[in-house]
Amino acid sequence: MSAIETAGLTKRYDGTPAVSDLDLTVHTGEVYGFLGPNGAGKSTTIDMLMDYTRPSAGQATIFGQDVRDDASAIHARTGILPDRFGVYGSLTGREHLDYILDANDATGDPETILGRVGLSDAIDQRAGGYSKGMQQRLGLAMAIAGDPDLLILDEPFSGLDPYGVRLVRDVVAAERDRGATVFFSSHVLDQVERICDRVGLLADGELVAEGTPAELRATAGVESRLHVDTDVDDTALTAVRNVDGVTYVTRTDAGVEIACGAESRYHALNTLADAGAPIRTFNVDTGTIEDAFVAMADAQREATRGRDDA
Ligand SMILES: Nc1ncnc2c1ncn2[C@@H]1O[C@H](COP(=O)(O)OP(=O)(O)OP(=O)(O)O)[C@@H](O)[C@H]1O
Repeated sequence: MSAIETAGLTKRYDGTPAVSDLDLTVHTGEVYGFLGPNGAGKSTTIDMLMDYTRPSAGQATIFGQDVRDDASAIHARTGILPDRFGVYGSLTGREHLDYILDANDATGDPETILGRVGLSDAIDQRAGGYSKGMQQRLGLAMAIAGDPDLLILDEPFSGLDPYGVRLVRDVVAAERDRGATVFFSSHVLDQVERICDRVGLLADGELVAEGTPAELRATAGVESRLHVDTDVDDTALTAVRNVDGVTYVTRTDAGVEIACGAESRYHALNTLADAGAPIRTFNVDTGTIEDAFVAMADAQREATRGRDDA
């Protein structure tokens, strides 16, 4: 059974679509990154999944249960870090954990849970005095309290320094290893690439691509660059330019840079060697998911503009 399934999920505000006809499947046990630029509709989707707002059309299920009809049963299995998470300023970190464990009728040790998000030293301080990053980490601690089956995290990396980012990443990995499903929204692409099994890219309320980070790079036509430490003459340069799948070749200080897909890489290297270029070392610079993200979001904006103009 899927952890999350949506069919035609749509939300319109005053007739303007915030989320359009969203068909999404998140498999049980995976880490799914829900990406999109500002205003793409990520929080609106999460709000519909959590029944904080009602869809204009379509439906969604979590672990097979309808998000509207079975909201409380779903909430009992789900840890949520909401958008704009706010602390109770007068309560300590420990008291936040006591509260959430009690509210969810769950068991857990506040000290252990807060230790996982790096808040051991601040456990008995009032959360109103926490920095923004500490408050965010407290929100994450509340989400994981009680070992929920599903974590829904809205922008878990926002406001975090590199130390906080690392902690969140480690927590997400540990939760997945425990068997939880993790669904999180983000535009911190570097993190997404590192921890997601699959990624969905939302732009203007529409899911424009879905797949593993590698698949997304390929779909967007993001090429890898092959940097070869060698000596090339014009013959070798011409030979490698003629290799199928090679789109661009240029000389560099160390030798040559070649743009091509993964499937052409070894053919390009062999061609250089056959043309007498000594291959001393080489490295591959794969296009980032950020490149894919920007390319697809731009394409979607163009498509939306085209529809609006028509
Ligand atoms: N309550 C509301 N009333 C009217 N419009 C809304 C409301 N909530 C969201 N929207 C609009 O819906 C669209 C999607 O917003 P949403 O907050 O879901 O995007 P997001 O992807 O989460 O963005 P961000 O990354 O900036 O948080 C935006 O155009 C936003 O202005």
